[in-house]
Amino acid sequence: MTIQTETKTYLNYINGEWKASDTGKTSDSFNPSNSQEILGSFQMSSANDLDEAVNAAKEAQKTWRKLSGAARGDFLFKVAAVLEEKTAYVAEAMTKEMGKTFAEAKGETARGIAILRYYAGEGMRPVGDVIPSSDSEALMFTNRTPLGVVGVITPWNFPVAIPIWKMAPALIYGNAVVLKPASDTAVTAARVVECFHEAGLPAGVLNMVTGSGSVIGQGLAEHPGVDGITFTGSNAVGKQIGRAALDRGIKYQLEMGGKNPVIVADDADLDLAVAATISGGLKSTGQKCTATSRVIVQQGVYEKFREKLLQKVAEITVGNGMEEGSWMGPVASKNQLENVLSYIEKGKAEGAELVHGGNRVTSNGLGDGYFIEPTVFDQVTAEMTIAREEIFGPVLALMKVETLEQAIELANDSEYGLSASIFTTNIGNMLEFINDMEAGLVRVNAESAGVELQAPFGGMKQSSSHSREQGRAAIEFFTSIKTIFIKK
Ligand SMILES: NC(=O)C1=CN([C@@H]2O[C@H](COP(=O)(O)OP(=O)(O)OC[C@H]3O[C@@H](n4cnc5c(N)ncnc54)[C@H](OP(=O)(O)O)[C@@H]3O)[C@@H](O)[C@H]2O)C=CC1
Ligand SMILES: O=C(O)CCC(=O)C(=O)O
Repeated sequence: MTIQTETKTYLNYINGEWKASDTGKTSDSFNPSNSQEILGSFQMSSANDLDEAVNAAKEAQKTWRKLSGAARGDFLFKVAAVLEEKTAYVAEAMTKEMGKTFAEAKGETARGIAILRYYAGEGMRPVGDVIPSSDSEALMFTNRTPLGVVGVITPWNFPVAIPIWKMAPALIYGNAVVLKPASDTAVTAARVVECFHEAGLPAGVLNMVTGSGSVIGQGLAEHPGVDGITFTGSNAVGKQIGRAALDRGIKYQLEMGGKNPVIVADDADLDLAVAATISGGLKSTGQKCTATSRVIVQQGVYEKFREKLLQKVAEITVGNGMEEGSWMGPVASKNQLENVLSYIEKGKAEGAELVHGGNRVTSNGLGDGYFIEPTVFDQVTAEMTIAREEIFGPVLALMKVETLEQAIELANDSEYGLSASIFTTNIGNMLEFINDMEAGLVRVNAESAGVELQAPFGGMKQSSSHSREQGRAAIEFFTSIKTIFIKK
């Protein structure tokens, strides 16, 4: 029996108003902890709805860009205050739509608030350089100009932090935004946008249109009124968006997958390495682009590390993220469930040794949810599918090496290069890893996930389009440099 805990139908947000789509069609948002439970429904929009949003953004941007950075920052401070008040309301939607535990969802919401405040402050920080001109009577300097209308396409795995870390810099630098959130977390996105509305953001500066990726997402990338597009999600879709943006000659930014390694050296603090492998690999049920996936361990500590890891993994409690005792929630959707289970089957078929988990969890009333046991494979080799493809689920692959050089070579043997960690107490090992690791984030004695909002974030190789998000790096994408020369 389907339980409707809330019957609210969430609307698009266009030109400062909540509007139903002209299609008249909606889709339901289901709880992955109990697929019989519907959290709400959202608009399945059309190209007309998108046109309306882009036109509103275009018009609003003309005035928005003329405000001072401080004035735009004031709006972001207000949004942060509203989101802070609504933390439980937003975090509850997140847990009920994509499954991460309520504690993690509240943590992510707090991160969203901190990001808003960081970029609010950015409105007051210096911009540009004065460059000596070869003409002694001239003044030459650079300034930054916004792109115009920015399309923001976001995934379901960080449904608050990712939209905010794209929208907040877009807005502070004077752009208007059209957001297309992931369908799996459209209700959470609507609750975030409510905060911008309540904070009194001028009409049209931020718009949200929900609906299918192929209609609204692709439509946004191809829309003649959109001047830049920022995306986080799968590689396949990212590449399509990149191609559409390139065809139109607009700026694009893609953050995509990872196959992130952790190296455990012979001299590592094993308890620390075990705790970080579990946190980095299994928090959020492994559904982070920065999640630890390959665990590369030097042979001298392999057995000991494996034993300690398995002991701790066995203590993990799987359950509904709204319940206190749950350490790990479900995966986000039926698609995710099927995908992760199929990778587990491939791991077994290709000869990896399943040493923990590997099954769907249906006991203790979890049968209607998409729960999977935390899973550990041993004897994983470089050519196996589970060592090469992004699984995006609670699966760790243990790989044994003799030397640190072999460990780094294996860690680099991936088409991805997002995040990588090493656990070692030897400064030489640390430096070798920092120098030779092909990843946008290299972390020493710390888990592979958990980026800091004030630092650049992005990957090498197939993990990104080689730009960086967050911190001051965001200005590079969301603005263009203008070089100004003034002669008296
Ligand atoms: N790097 C990361 O952080 C993430 C990686 N992934 C990886 O991708 C896999 C699939 O996840 P999934 O949610 O399907 O990721 P997608 O890349 O399909 O979705 C990400 C966003 O793109 C939209 N989208 C989908 N198709 C198109 C399209 N043709 N044109 C433009 N936008 C589109 C989606 O909308 P809609 O939701 O309506 O389909 C969503 O808003 C995961 O298993 C994981 O491996 C997924 C999410 C985040
Ligand atoms: O590790 C993090 O905090 C961020 C992860 C992320 O950006 C992602 O999964 O898309």
